Amino acid sequence: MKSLAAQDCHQHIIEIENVSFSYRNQKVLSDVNFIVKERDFVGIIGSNGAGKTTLMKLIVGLLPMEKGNINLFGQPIHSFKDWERIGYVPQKNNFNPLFPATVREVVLSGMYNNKSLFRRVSRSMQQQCDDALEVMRIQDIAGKRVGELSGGQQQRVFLARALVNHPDLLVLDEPTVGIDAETQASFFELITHMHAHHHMTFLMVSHDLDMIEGYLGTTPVQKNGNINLFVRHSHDLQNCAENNLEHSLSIN
Ligand SMILES: Nc1ncnc2c1ncn2[C@@H]1O[C@H](COP(=O)(O)OP(=O)(O)OP(=O)(O)O)[C@@H](O)[C@H]1O
Repeated sequence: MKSLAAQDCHQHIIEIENVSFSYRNQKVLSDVNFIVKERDFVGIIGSNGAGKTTLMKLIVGLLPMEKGNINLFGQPIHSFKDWERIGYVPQKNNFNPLFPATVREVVLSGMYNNKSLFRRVSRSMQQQCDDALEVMRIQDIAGKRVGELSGGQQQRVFLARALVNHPDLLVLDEPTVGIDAETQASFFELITHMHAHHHMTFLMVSHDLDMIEGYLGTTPVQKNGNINLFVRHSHDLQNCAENNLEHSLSIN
């Protein structure tokens, strides 16, 4: 049986300590601090140019650390290797309508890493891809070119790509920008449903204060410069004792 420490439902998934970042001479982030715990849903709201995307890019390793520390799943980011544990949906992916990749190819590309890049796509990878397509209800358009899809369908494709490795942490950067209100609402419903029913942690930048406040409450738990953090804690869904019991039942 796993030790209780390993089953603690309040494990720190992301630790941001005194993180600062500048582009050339422009300081964008200044001493940002916060912690995201296992199964938390953290919403980030901030004014344009506050540095939200920059912060997400630092967390997913797309920008080099300049000052401060980021730990992911308890490991310093510079030595972190388990990137498949993190799914990332970047801010609005604008596809040229002639972009040749199909939905299936884009979703499968979420599984490529240094090891698998030059290997054939295995049957289990195909199965994982099929599962992600099904979860996002886009199996019917698997053969279509992504450039031909609507904004809402494209966002589903990118979410499927982020989910294909069954990540423990999903980082979403304004996933609903540029799509209509109805699709935005159903997308948000899907995300919150996943939060309630799957063992995943969410970090989401959004411009939609109503949706964030509706799920995460009206009071930001923390302010870092112009970046406001709203949180629904894991223990609102499940306490540690229940979680440990569930784990011990499932891994015995
Ligand atoms: N690659 C870059 N090179 C130089 N400056 C950049 C770069 N990316 C972003 N910036 C600048 O850094 C600041 C923060 O940008 P960032 O995209 O992180 O903000 P944001 O909070 O996500 O904004 P928005 O809500 O408009 O998406 C902005 O002033 C932006 O112009």
